[in-house]
Amino acid sequence: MTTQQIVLIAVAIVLVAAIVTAILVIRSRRRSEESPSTPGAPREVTTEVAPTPGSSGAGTTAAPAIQVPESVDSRLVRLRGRLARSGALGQALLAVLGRDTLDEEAWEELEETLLQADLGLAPTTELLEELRTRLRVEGSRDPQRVRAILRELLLAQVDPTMDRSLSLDPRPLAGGRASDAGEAGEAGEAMVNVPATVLMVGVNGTGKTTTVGKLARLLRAEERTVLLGAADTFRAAAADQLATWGSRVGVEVVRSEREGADPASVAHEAVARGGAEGVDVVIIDTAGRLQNKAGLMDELGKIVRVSSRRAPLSESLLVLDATTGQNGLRQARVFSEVANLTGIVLTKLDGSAKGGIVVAVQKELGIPVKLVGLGEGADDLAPFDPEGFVDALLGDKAA
Ligand SMILES: Nc1nc2c(ncn2[C@@H]2O[C@H](COP(=O)(O)OP(=O)(O)OP(=O)(O)O)[C@@H](O)[C@H]2O)c(=O)[nH]1
Repeated sequence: MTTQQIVLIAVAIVLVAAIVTAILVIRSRRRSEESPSTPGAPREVTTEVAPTPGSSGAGTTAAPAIQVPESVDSRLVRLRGRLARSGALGQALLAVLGRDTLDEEAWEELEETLLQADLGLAPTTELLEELRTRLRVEGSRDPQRVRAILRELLLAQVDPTMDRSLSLDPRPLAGGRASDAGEAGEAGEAMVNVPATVLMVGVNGTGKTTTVGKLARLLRAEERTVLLGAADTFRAAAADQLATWGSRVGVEVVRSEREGADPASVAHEAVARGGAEGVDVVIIDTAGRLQNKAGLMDELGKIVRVSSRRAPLSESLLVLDATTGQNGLRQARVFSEVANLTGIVLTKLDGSAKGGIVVAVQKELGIPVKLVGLGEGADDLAPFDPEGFVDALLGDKAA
């Protein structure tokens, strides 16, 4: 055997040994990976996502449970109690009217009480004139009778004849067919409907986003399908806030990933997607804006135009904070010029002694209060009920 052959055999032996060793190492590694960990022994790999509060299983972020919103009837009964502070108005009026003599000083006191409750000067004067006449004609100061007259006059001011229903039926596409508006379908197909579209407008902090969330719940309680549009693109938190509201009742939100994006394009996208998905109602939240900022009001005008391109808006609701009093009226006037308002949502009426603003704002704009916010709770929004409201103003025990 030559030296060369001996070297070759040695190299071959080393190679075979190396290959066998490698195979043994790999096998033993695989076995140790495949073997289940001993019960009770610490695991090498922990779950990547920590369970979030409220989630059910370890390692997964559970979707929030879908809640069942409170029915309209039930919330009306529950929320009447929230108007209790408004009852101070009725009690103050009835206390003066219960005096033996009603001199000029007494009538001035009545006037002041009504003005302090934000009823407004013209409605106050009108109501007191009628009250004087009625008391003189009837010639009776029986407390039950006086209360009944006052109730009648206050109710007339609140105006129970106004249509306060929300217009939420699907709208026919303006002058065209599905294909005209880029909807799914071919030319010549039957007309399609556009979802009812509700726009929420108002100055900063009045409760627009909260009201959009509460309204979505109210509509879900009536088993309507809803899509939300986060056209408040200045504040990313507003879209997150909406997403939270929506997720609780299984409602999706159309939003822009870019802060400061064009809110009109978000509104357009929401209406288009609502149409394509066949939802019943699209609700669009807008950023709070001051009525004296021309640029922002122009931007609102564009949102209105874009949202009503396929069909006029079903509802354009001004969200007013009941506690801001007469100042709210000035805002209301300008918004009504830009946004073709169809109704008012009066928020924060819970605990407010300024219930007269309902009358003042309706007279100012000639449009009805349709919804009232009576607390920060998810179901603390109710359709406005004039009779229940006046009973609450008078401190009616049943209210
Ligand atoms: N007490 C009470 N608080 C309310 C009511 N509605 C809204 N709020 C509160 O008002 C505050 C402002 O509400 P938002 O919904 O953020 O107001 P917004 O109008 O969307 O605010 P911007 O987007 O900044 O203009 C929040 O703390 C709400 O909980 C209500 O009816 N009663």
